[in-house]
Amino acid sequence: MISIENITKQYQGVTAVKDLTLSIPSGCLFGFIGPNGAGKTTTIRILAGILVPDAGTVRIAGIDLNTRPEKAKQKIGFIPDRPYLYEKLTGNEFLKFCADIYRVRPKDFIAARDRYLSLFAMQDYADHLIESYSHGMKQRLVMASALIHDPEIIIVDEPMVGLDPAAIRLVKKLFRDLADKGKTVFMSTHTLEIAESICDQVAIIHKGRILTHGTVAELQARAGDSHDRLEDLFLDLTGSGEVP
Ligand SMILES: Nc1ncnc2c1ncn2[C@@H]1O[C@H](COP(=O)(O)OP(=O)(O)OP(=O)(O)O)[C@@H](O)[C@H]1O
Repeated sequence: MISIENITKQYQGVTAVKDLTLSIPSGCLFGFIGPNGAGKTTTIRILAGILVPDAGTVRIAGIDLNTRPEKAKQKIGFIPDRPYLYEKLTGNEFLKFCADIYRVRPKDFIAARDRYLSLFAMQDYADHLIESYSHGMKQRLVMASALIHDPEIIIVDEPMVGLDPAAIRLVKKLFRDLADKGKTVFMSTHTLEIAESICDQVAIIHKGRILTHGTVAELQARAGDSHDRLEDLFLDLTGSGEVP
């Protein structure tokens, strides 16, 4: 479970996130959507413990991220939009490095590594240097590394960017399966069709504030007959569909 209470973040006078409150239960695949500059990455970086909010509290599985950051981060698997990889390591070495940070036991590491290398069809490349990987392979390695310690909470920023259709299908199924196993998945996305097809709950953020939050069906019902697709509702609420 993720509990966000009244978080606010400013950058040099620009308010990126304003008094944001959300509660995401265990077993929920949560879609966080909003136009460019809405505050999605800022929120995600706060949830991952990379940015400290100016005000407000984040609890990860009941643990205060501010007062007990190490304990809270142990429960998080973070997949950033622009990951940093050590290109001179092999895929295997990078996974081991990440597992060691989280103090994963050797037996558990081998089982998780083999599971994710197989799931992401990377066995043949595991001993190659990361610098030789394609963009999609790097993305898949980052996902494997974020899941290697079997986190309770998965925080993902724009996971589908740059993936081919087969990989997108795989990742959609992976996140759905993780939520079905009781994990909490917090995912930002620009792809409304993905939010619509796999998310249990969706929130739309605009100018740092939550405009609406609920299941896709609830949002559509609230918005009335003309909004039979999430895209219509999104464009209407954020004003992005207006033709100047
Ligand atoms: N490091 C920073 N310094 C100054 N302003 C920033 C910084 N990071 C973000 N901002 C500003 O904060 C606001 C929210 O940005 P953020 O990156 O959180 O939005 P986003 O919803 O993730 O956008 P996108 O979909 O374009 O990635 C924007 O106005 C952005 O210009």
